Amino acid sequence: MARKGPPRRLAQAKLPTPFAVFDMAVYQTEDGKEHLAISIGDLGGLPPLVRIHSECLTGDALFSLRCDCGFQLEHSLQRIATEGRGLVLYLRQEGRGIGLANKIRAYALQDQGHDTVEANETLGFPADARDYSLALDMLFDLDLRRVRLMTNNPRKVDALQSGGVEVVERVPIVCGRNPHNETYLTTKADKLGHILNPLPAASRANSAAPPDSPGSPDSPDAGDS
Ligand SMILES: Nc1nc2c(ncn2[C@@H]2O[C@H](COP(=O)(O)OP(=O)(O)OP(=O)(O)O)[C@@H](O)[C@H]2O)c(=O)[nH]1
Ligand SMILES: [Zn+2]
Repeated sequence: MARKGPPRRLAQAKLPTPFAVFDMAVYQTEDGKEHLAISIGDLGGLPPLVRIHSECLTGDALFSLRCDCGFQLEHSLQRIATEGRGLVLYLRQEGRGIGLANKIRAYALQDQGHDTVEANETLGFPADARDYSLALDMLFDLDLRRVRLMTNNPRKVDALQSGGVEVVERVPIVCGRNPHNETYLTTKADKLGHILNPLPAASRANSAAPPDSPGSPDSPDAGDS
């Protein structure tokens, strides 16, 4: 992705939601894209809950059941509201970084039988074209160096840890499974390494995480569904 320089914080205001009143701040990158930091409470002190959410117009705004994005976004805001403290970074990396039109092209290929990874590759893209350096820049801007990351994706954990933000806990966010996204979720687990079936804490120590995942920051509590 062509992104130079750190993002600039442009504007901030309150964001009232059904769950709580959040603070939102807009960051702009040099490519002109606008990203959001949505937070509540004082983020200093103990590591807060953080969700790094990649834009999914169809799931986040249009109730699509093809994926789990909208459910995860709602769950994150709800859980952060319940804790009274935390942050959602809403990154404009639509379609795992390939953009909306290409994601819809990938959906069309999936309707013909390709899985989500094959569809990206058939279009000439990597399976996942996202770049988390932007998330790191935003976390640094917010003075956050230690977080409890809400994700099922070990690559996100790796990206933060190798960029200098410690993930003290990976909090599973397993929700929204339905007949329309069953195959998609299975592919994410099989080919992209997502951890979608948290085991009971006692038996999880050496299992669910794929070989390249850090494993240790897993949350002791299982994800909900
Ligand atoms: N290219 C492509 N992008 C997709 C597809 N389905 C969802 N997305 C995008 O995938 C991104 C979300 O990524 P996911 O793999 O669902 O989840 P994640 O962010 O890696 O991991 P979690 O933190 O566990 O949610 C969003 O940008 C969606 O627009 C698809 O079939 N093809
Ligand atoms: Zn989605």
